[in-house]
Amino acid sequence: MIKVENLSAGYGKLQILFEVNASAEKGKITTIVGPNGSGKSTFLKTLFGLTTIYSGKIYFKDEDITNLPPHKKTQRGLAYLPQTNNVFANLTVEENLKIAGYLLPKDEIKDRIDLALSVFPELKNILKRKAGQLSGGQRQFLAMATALVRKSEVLMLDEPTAQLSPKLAETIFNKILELRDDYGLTILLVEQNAKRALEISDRGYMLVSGRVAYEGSAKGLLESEKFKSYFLGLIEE
Ligand SMILES: Nc1ncnc2c1ncn2[C@@H]1O[C@H](COP(=O)(O)OP(=O)(O)OP(=O)(O)O)[C@@H](O)[C@H]1O
Repeated sequence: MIKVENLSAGYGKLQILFEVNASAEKGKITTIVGPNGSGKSTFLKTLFGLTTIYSGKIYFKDEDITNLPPHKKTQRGLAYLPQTNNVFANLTVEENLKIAGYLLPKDEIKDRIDLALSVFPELKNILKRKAGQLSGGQRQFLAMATALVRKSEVLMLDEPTAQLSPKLAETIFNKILELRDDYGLTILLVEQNAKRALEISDRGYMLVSGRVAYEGSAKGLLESEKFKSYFLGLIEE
């Protein structure tokens, strides 16, 4: 679904990613773990077109999308959900959902919103509330719901459980599983909560200093010496 070849990218002249090769299969959860500052968020931003790409290619469904701007990637079905600013704070929950559907035929928007609300029933009672007033968990639900309304095929989630209680984090992980299993979404996940994220994932990558240090099944990564060292804080950037 997404394939990255020899990707080198960064911010202006500051190179962060070095010759990264990676892929995300359709309908699977691919998780990227690694120490702070290793380039995980930069990787997602690069896929979405928010960094400087020096060399390498990004393919989506076998098409070269390396140089497409973010709005074109959105139109093609990629959704990037950053940790913050992932919804329009000044608009209500309902308005956020409607705007997400603006490219769809009118009669389809309502169906998509109904579907999104069936996956995120937590939003039903707060449709008139401004998104800026939502709790962290509610905002995350809304961001994921807008991707569902938009019919995104790929969800790139940057630390969706950051600053949430363990119970809410678990709810988010279950929603991610539901989006994969019931809606066939392809998920790319960056998580601090590495162990739990890999437990629900199909494939895993470890980035260290902007390079792929491990690639394999999520289970394989969980059981690897590299992961154990990382988990114990032995691998630093
Ligand atoms: N907008 C930016 N401009 C310049 N440098 C940046 C920018 N954003 C991030 N960086 C730098 O890029 C490097 C990688 O950051 P990134 O956020 O991708 O790492 P990460 O693995 O996601 O880390 P964390 O787990 O702490 O979120 C860091 O050294 C960071 O300071």
